[in-house]
Amino acid sequence: MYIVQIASECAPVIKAGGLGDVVYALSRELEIQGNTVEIILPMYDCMRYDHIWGLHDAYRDLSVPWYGGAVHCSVYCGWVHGRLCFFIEPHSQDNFFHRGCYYGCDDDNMRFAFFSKAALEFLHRSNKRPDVIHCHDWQTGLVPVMLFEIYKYHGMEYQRVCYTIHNFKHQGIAGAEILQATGLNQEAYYFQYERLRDNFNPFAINMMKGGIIYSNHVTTVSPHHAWEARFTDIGYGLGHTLHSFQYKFKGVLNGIDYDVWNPESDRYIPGHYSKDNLAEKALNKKALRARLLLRDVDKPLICYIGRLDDQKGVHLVHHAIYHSLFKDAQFVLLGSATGAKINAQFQHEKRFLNDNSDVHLELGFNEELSHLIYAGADMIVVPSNYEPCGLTQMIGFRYGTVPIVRGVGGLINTVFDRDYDQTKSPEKRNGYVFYESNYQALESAMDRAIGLWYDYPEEFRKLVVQGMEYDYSWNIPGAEYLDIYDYIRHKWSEVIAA
Ligand SMILES: Nc1ncnc2c1ncn2[C@@H]1O[C@H](COP(=O)(O)OP(=O)(O)O[C@H]2O[C@H](CO)[C@@H](O)[C@H](O)[C@H]2O)[C@@H](O)[C@H]1O
Repeated sequence: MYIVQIASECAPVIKAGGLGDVVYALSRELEIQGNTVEIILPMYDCMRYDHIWGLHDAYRDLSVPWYGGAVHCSVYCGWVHGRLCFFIEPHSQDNFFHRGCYYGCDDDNMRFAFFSKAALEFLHRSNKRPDVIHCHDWQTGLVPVMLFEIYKYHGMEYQRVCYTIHNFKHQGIAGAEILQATGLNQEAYYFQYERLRDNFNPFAINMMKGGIIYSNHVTTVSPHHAWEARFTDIGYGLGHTLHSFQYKFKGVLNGIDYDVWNPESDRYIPGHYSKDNLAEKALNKKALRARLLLRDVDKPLICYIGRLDDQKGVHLVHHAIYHSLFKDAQFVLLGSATGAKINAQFQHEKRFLNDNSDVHLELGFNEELSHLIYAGADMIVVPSNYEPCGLTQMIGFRYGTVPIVRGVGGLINTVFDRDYDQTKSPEKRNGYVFYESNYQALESAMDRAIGLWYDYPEEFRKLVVQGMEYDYSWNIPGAEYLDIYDYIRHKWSEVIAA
């Protein structure tokens, strides 16, 4: 099968969070399972060019219709750790992707509406006719809309779309100008409730809603989150839409790339180990402490790795730092704040804790350091308010780092409490789970984990191994996506918005 992924991130060349991991790793798995995959991305000025091999011109004069005129683009092509990627660079005064950041600009809606249009125009002009286009999150929600409403009439009537939602919070809610810019026009038509009109703001269109309605199949990134999105406020207003289209919506649990995240061969860690021989994990703990100037003492080391965003339960992340110190554990945080307020709060905390040799806060994005932390820590906390899937607990399992998580979204599908889980036998349990979003709940889970580490080290080691025995690779989810692609190619020929 020939699959094209259209996305705003692909690790490690463009990675702000988990979306980048998924786009890369799913593509790799689909190729391993015998398919051809290409990835279309924006050409950001700040992406990691050192991860692209053989970058060259692929299509010089791509003219993308825009606001009744056209924007001239160049398309480059190169390999990102074996994946064939196309990068679209527009040449216009808007400088859409020359902003020194991936997201966070006032005109993000316009930037990614343009990218979606340019990606389709590129497929159309270069005569690429994938069997399936797989697009991701609000940034590419207009891809199926434009495919069905415009490009279908230009020789792209056989392409099918799978649309994956990684985060319902950001939906691309925009004004009518997006319709004019992209050439969709016809305000009265698109502002119908059955089409793009936002479910709560009658004067806005919602790109994610468009993605849901016009795609042949919609997924989110874990079965439990699929349920939450439909039946709780975690759908951020799209619950009714998902409910109406439930026959084409499901949750597919993400995996992680077992090649990138492999403690037996990871080039960013000094000690290589496996579940059968854990000895060298201690070397990584030592190296991590040395690198971050922490005391080398007999204490458990707890970490947090992730975006610092309301989604991630920052008040609990903050509390976890102080509770670890109180319980005689060390703490390492690696986080990039998505807002100025949270950034200022953690900068303050970092200064306050600067002289404490049991804690280190690293604010910013650092892929290499993240590997050493996963390998060196004993436990990882994931106290999210909501978590569509969560990759950090899965990477934790892979590196023998026991997760302490809040029981929401994909965390429920992957972490099974050592003491209380009713669904798994004791030898299949792998971490600690708490449910309420308050300090007491977090503390009770952390206390159980830290207590086991101190009082029953052999039991703790068993728990580590039980986590490492789980298979959270892309093997199974990759096959599940192939089933979906197969289904929409062969058994499904109409888009519902027809
Ligand atoms: N400061 C930093 N330095 C280095 N590396 C960092 C980092 N901050 C985060 N990372 C890395 O980025 C990834 C984050 O994974 P998450 O599951 O937390 O994704 P995120 O919430 O961004 O995305 C959304 O999409 C993913 C994928 O579908 C879902 O799992 C998730 O629930 C959903 O919120 C991990 O690989 C982590 O190691």
